Amino acid sequence: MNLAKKSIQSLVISYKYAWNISKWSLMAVSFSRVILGLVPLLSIWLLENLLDSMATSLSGDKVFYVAIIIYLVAMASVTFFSFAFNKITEIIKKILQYKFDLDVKGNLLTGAQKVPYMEFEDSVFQNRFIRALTGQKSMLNLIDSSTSILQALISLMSLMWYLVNVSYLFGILLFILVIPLTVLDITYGKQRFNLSRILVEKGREEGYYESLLVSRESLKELRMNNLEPFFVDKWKQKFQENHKEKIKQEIKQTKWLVLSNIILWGSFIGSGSYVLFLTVRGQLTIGVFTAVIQGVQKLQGVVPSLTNSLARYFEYSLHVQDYSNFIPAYAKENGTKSINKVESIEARDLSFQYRNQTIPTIKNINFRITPEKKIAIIGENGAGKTTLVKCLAGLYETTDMITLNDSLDISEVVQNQYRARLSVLFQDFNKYELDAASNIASSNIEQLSNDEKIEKYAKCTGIHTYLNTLKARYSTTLGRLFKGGQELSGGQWQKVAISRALFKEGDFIFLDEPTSALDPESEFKVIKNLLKEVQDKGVVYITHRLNVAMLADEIVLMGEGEIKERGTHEELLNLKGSYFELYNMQMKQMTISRGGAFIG
Ligand SMILES: Nc1ncnc2c1ncn2[C@@H]1O[C@H](COP(=O)(O)OP(=O)(O)OP(=O)(O)O)[C@@H](O)[C@H]1O
Repeated sequence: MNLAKKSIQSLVISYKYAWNISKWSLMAVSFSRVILGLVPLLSIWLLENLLDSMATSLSGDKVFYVAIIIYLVAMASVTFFSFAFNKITEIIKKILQYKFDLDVKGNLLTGAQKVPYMEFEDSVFQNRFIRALTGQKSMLNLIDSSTSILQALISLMSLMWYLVNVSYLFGILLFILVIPLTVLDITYGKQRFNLSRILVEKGREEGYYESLLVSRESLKELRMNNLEPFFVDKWKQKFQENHKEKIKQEIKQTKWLVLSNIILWGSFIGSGSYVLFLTVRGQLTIGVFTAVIQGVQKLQGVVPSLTNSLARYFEYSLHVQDYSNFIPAYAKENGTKSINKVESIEARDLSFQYRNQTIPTIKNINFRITPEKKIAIIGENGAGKTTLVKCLAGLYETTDMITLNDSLDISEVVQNQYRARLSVLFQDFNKYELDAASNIASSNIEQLSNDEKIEKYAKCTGIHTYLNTLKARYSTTLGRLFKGGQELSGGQWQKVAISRALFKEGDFIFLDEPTSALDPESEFKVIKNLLKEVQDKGVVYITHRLNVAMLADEIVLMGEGEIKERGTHEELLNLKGSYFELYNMQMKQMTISRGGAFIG
């Protein structure tokens, strides 16, 4: 599709949006632009009449006081009203901008909920997302540039009408001015757009280094390893790369702008000499002479403003395309089949490969979970345990490989409903800088004020005892970001997160290394309590500690993306395979570290 067609499409999208958001603001901006477009003609016409009245008064016996005063007042009024119109337009634009940001950005963020989670792990998607967020601003900019074009066109046409009435040669002048400037500005507009696309990625890298240097989570490790200078250098390098490109382009653009201004300068000298010649020959009055000089001067401002607005118009229309294509390109249709209770989840020959990987991360997984069944997944780092849980939780695309309730394919069901029936705790769970009660209840916000239930699950993980000692108990803000916040230890945060997963009371519970930060005794107690508490639910938990895995009905040992061994603790020991070796190794370590005691 060519640029002009694309730009019209973008313009229609933007105007429709603006019309729905605030039609009065849109009409007010357009109206004031039309009025402002007529100001240059009105000014030079008033000037011509003022000077001619003066000249007639000076050369004759009668002084036209009334006419002179009217023209003077009218000129001052034009200046005042154009100032007022400009200011009012600016305010209306600010109001529109606020409404746009709220509505359009809100729609983008809401639309992003339809984008599969998998896309958010992709850097190409991340770049496009950021570009779409800036594209959202471009909608109003596009409207602004289109109304500026309207204003400049009205000024240009009306001034030209006046000048061509004086001499048709001014028509040729216009042609010489407008064509090269328009081509130059549009070319640079396109280049600016392309550069902005490239800079988004570099900007993200720059932002990443900056965030490492300012976030308290990352700073402590940086400081301990004296890494701050290293990352400051990396940030500087990206910052410079980013800004050098921008400056290079500015310089290139300025060179052409200087050239175009030389053309403008030449045109002014040429037309000035020409009207002087006509005036000396008595063909023009002093009023017309001055008005023409003023008119050409105004034209010199109007032409670049028109060509610049045209270039911006095309540039913004490309950004709007980026924005408006973004959600449709990534959004996925939700399933339509209702699921109000999950009774079984079954993986059949489940394989999954990340986009940037060359081989599947998990393969040929056959796995069935039903309520009441407790499964522990163990295995070396990178074996694919987390990936398996994410697939079962519906975060990755696994059409035809996972069946729910023995009859529904996972892709067919309404995703929100499925997710609502699962309680999931990830390794990198969120630590909300909210009060303790909200931290626990945020898995089911409808029950945010169910204090009894909050306390029940806090007791289950043992965090209740600690929260009870705090001054404001469950109302204490956790974390250190806000004033009065109470920071927790890693293990305490984990207990809060487990309480949150339990609070949801989903049909199935997935826990990815839920107790990795707890001391062995607490870990054993928490998992034992948890399994007792959720006897009627299906539970899958990932762990590296075998005494905790042993609490499950079935232990699944994963390696290289596959299930290597599975069964009860005794069955696996009898196999005398990898589990047997792992068990003996951990037993030996525990015996040494705990003087022979084994918790369990
Ligand atoms: N988002 C991702 N994109 C690409 N590859 C990924 C992604 N997440 C994980 N992987 C890769 O998939 C493999 C399995 O990772 P996974 O997190 O499932 O392992 P795990 O068994 O849970 O490991 P651990 O015990 O260390 O948590 C790893 O090689 C990892 O690099």
